[in-house]
Amino acid sequence: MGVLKGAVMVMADLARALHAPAEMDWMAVSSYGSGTKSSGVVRIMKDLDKDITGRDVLIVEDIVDSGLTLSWLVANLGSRGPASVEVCTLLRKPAAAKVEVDVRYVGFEIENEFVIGYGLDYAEKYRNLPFVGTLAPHVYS
Ligand SMILES: O=P(O)(O)OC[C@H]1O[C@H](OP(=O)(O)OP(=O)(O)O)[C@H](O)[C@@H]1O
Ligand code: HPA
Repeated sequence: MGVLKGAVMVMADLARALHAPAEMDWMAVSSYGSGTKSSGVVRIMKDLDKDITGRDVLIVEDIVDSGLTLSWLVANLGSRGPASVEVCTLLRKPAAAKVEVDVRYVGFEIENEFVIGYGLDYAEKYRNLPFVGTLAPHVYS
């Protein structure tokens, strides 16, 4: 299951490398709006189309930052009666964690900086960059 929009690239890469039988579904949740800090309030913009009762669910995320989105999501999906819920993420910021969440598969652990590109946005910009980078600070002199 992918969490739009940031996870689109990760999901596409994963799908190409995955040879076990799997079904994919998409859920869009948002807690960042146009800023660089989680509001802490997670909104479902699009729910799953499929019933996950009795299914083994793998949540595919682009980034785990404060962990607030994921901890909410794991609880939300867990309440729907799946056989299991595991998480995989391309990026994780251990120093930014506000809540601890079990993440089974982590691509890269990164510094506590706001990153963009490869599906990740700042105010909906930069998702199309073919790499992950940091926002350059403005320098006033
Ligand atoms: O660990 P957290 O601090 O909760 O942050 C992680 C979440 O933030 C991003 O989503 P965002 O709300 O920016 O929505 P987006 O996918 O539309 O970019 C990202 O895709 C994760 O779902
Ligand atoms: O560092 C980040 N970049 C983009 N989106 C995000 N959502 C949580 N953390 C980030």
